[in-house]
Amino acid sequence: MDNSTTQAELDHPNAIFLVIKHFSEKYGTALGNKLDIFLQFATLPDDIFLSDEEDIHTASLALIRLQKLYNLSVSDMINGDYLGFKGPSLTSLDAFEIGLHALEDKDINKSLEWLHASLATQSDGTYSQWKGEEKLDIATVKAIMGHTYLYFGEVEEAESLDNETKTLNTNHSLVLRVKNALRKTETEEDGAELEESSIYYDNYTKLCRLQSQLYEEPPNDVRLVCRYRETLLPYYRFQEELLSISPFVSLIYKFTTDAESEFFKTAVRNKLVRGRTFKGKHPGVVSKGRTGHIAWVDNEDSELANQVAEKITQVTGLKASRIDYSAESYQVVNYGLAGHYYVHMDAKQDTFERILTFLIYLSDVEMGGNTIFPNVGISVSPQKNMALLWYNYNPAHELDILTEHAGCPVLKGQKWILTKWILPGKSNIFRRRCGLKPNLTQLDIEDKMRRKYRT
Ligand SMILES: O=C(O)CCC(=O)C(=O)O
Ligand SMILES: [Fe+2]
Repeated sequence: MDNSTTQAELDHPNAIFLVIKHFSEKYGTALGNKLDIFLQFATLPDDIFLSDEEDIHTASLALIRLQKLYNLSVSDMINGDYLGFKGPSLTSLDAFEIGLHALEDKDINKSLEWLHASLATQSDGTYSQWKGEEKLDIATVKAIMGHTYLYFGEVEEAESLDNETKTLNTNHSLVLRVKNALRKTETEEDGAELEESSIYYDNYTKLCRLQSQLYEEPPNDVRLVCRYRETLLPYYRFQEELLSISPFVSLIYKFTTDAESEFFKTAVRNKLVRGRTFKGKHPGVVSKGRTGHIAWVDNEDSELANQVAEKITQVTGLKASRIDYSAESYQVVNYGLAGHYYVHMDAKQDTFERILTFLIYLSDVEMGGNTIFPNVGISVSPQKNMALLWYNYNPAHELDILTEHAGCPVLKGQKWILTKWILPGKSNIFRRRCGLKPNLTQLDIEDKMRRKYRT
């Protein structure tokens, strides 16, 4: 890749895949700081961040995630056409490699699609050298496909490939690798992606594909309006879009300034590590269901960080500091190639912890990357400096399972978010009114509190 490559091209999923592939071939999967050195020479936009932990396996699976979610055809992807977002094309060897990684991930359908496409796009009957190992040829690719069909119980398909090649028993190292991968049993994983056959998957993909639309259907509740949200200070107010009454979900436009948003991205540049999901007492695991890179920032780290926490307090009436346990530190997340966070809840059933999620978008995302609430039919397209907030519990302190949400895979551009989780702490529990009547919503409580501010 030379310096004349345009920024748009470097932003493209294929370009990112090719950079990662290039570096994992040269330096193995532990890239160390080699990628950083490369990036100093390449004219990458400031916002693009490639992690040194990203490897060819995750990059291959990332492309497949985009393929499934946005319903892309393999041939369009090979030609570098992602819903009209054009970039570098892939070779038949790249397609083979993606198919191989899909196979190791037990994604048999997608694997066969890529392996077939690989065969269809190679022209002269030979593949180039396979990473210094044995030579890769058409017969080996067909043998791999044959074993895959056999695993799948498609004996006829396997036999027809074998009749063509008589190579099903080849000892090529890649065939052995595939046989091994197919033999391995699945390990259970927290936050794993849903089965594509699941009834929830359709709803998920539909919401993720919505571009810059807030609702699946126009709201029929007259309370869902755009309004001014008053704060603890007189005349200090924000434009707020109410997206759902119960659970309470709303958007606040222009919540942060550019300087505030940029501060958080710069502050974490050398601190980002691969996000993990936690299950019970087990240590965090790197999960396919969550692929962002995260870092933490404290209010005390900078005047700007403190200022934003103050604003959160102004808007919510709740304290937002780690010192008095009224909030967690800020979490900054950068989603890389096809980065996403699969459907989950921020709070738990048996404890009363993250009362409110206050999420701030630190970047626009050109395509994909929506935050969606599958149970409520909300899909929010990220907009720099905009905040999205919701209460995870109802006023009776019961976990609201309708707050399940997800961050959709990013198709174009970089997605940065900043999250402040508000906790009961020592004082928030008393700041927030309970409301004496049953069936009150968080909106009712908010309105009660706001009336109090005015008096
Ligand atoms: O990235 C998003 O849009 C959602 C992130 C999220 O749900 C989380 O970090 O808990
Ligand atoms: Fe979340």
